[in-house]
Amino acid sequence: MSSGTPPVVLSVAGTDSGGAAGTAADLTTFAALGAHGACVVTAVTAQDTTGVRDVHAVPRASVAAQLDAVLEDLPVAAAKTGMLGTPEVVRLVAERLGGRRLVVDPVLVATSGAVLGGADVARAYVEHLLPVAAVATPNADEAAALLGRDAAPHDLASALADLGCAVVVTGGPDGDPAGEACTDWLALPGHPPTALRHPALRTTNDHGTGCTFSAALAVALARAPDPRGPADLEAAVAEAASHTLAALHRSRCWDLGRGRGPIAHTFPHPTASRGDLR
Ligand SMILES: Nc1ncnc2c1ncn2[C@@H]1O[C@H](COP(=O)(O)OP(=O)(O)O)[C@@H](O)[C@H]1O
Ligand SMILES: Cc1ncc(COP(=O)(O)O)c(N)n1
Repeated sequence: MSSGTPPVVLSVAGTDSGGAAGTAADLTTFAALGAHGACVVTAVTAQDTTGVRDVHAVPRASVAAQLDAVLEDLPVAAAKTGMLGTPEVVRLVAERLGGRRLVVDPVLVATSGAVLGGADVARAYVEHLLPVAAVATPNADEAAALLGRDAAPHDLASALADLGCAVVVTGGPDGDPAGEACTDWLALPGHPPTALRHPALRTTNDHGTGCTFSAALAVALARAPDPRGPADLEAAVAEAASHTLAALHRSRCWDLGRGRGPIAHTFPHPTASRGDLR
C-alpha cells in the first residue's frame, strides 16, 4: 500500500437521524482513528435522543448492490455490522463478509428501548453470522436474546463463543453495585472467559456507545497482526474500550436533546474550540 494510505474499514449499519448511533457513530469513529470508512446502509431510522419513530428497511437487493460496489473496488481490511434489521440481510452479510476480520455488534434493542431486531433476526445471527464472524460484541441483554435464556455475563460469553467466534459481552456501569467499574467479558472458543475491567463514567450522554466500541474494535482488528490470536484480540478490545471511555468523557457535560444524548464522536480541533456555538 502506498505511504499514508489509510486502512479501509467497512460499516454495515442503519442510520440514526440524530447522529448518535449507527452509520454516524461508525464513520466518525473510523475517521477519529485514522481509517477510511466505507458504509453500506441497511435501514433508515427516524430517531432522536428520546426514541425511534420510524424504521425503513433497505431492500436486500440494494444492500447486496452496496456490498458488491465496496468489495469489488476497495481493499477492505476489516468490517463491522450494526443494525441489520431483517434475517435476509443477516444471511447476506454472512455470505459476503464471513471469514474476514468481521466485528458483529448484534443490535437488537436501542438505548431508548426500541426494538431494532426481532426474534427472527436473533435466530439468523446465531445460525448464520456469528459462526463466520471474528468477534461479536453483544451487551448482556442482546446476548441473552441471542441464546434465548438469561445467565451471568461470563456464561453468556462462553455459550456464544461455542458458536465459533470470539465474544465480548459488554457491561455498562449497571453491572457494578457501586457503579464505579464496567466489566466486559471476553471469551474465545475453547478458552475460559476473561474479565476486562475499566472505570465507569457517570453520564446520561451514552447514545451510540456500543456502536462506537465495535467500530473502534474493527479499526484495531484491521491493524492487528494476528486478529484471531488471544493476545492481539485482548489488546484490540482494550484499545476499543479506552477509545470509548475517552469519548464518553468528552460528552459527559454536553446538553444535546431531551433524552440520552450522543457520545462524542469528535476529537477537539484547535479551530473549533468555541463550545457555545448555537
Ligand atoms: N458509563 C460507562 N462508563 C465507562 N464505560 C462504559 C460505560 N457504558 C458503557 N461503557 C463501555 O462501552 C462499551 C460498550 O458497551 P455497552 O454500553 O454495553 O454497549 P451497548 O450500547 O451495546 O449497550 C463497553 O466497553 C462498556 O464497558
Ligand atoms: C441505527 C441504529 N443502530 C444502532 C443503534 C444502537 O445504539 P444504542 O444502543 O446506543 O441506542 C441505534 N439506536 N440505532
